[in-house]
Amino acid sequence: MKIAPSILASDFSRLADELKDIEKGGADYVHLDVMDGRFVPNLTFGVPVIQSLRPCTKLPFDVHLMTYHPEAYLEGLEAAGAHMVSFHVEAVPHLDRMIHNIKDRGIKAGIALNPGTPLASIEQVLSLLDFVLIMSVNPGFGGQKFIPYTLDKIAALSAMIKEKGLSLSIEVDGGVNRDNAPLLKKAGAQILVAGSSVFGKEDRAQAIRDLKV
Ligand SMILES: O=C(CO)[C@@H](O)[C@H](O)COP(=O)(O)O
Ligand SMILES: [Fe+2]
Repeated sequence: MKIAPSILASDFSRLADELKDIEKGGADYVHLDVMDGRFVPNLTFGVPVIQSLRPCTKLPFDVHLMTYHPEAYLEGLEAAGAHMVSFHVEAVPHLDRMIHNIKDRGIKAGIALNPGTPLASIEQVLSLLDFVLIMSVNPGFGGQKFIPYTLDKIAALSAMIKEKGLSLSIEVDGGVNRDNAPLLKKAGAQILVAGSSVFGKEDRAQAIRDLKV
């Protein structure tokens, strides 16, 4: 299991130190939640902050775009050395074009799905994707409660991927903790995003170990 701590739950006044702490603690990626205050009812940070964080850690950047017009961020994210970028299927009418736009820049492409959005919305483009991000809370805020029915969705996606003979990864985001991590693994998740369950703990290394089921 790979762990991607979300800096949304970190101390924004000490971002460089927070990144060093999770790198030392065994994180696999840094999850960066970009919110535009329109697609979701919250506003976080954009490309300039992500670019300024790049020299602070060796960890690969996993950028989750909760925005309309996510294509507008790609040039800056490419310059910031983003490793993987996900955008929301609910925000983009041209999935095929957007996936190629990401991959042509040498960035791994993922689509994020809100809890209520069916898997059928991405079935046609599944073979083009490097990963799918299943939201297990409604996007916009950290610290929310995990929505249990998303476990079935993860299992169904995992079966769909196998049936099609594909090898993309399943990432899960929202309310992930040490209690549901084993269930998420069993359902087929390979990357767990964790905000409060890592940054909310004093000992980040232990928190990351607890999630590495
Ligand atoms: O994308 C989002 C929220 O919209 C997440 O990445 C959160 O930042 C996860 O935080 P926790 O639910 O783990 O506290
Ligand atoms: Fe996220």
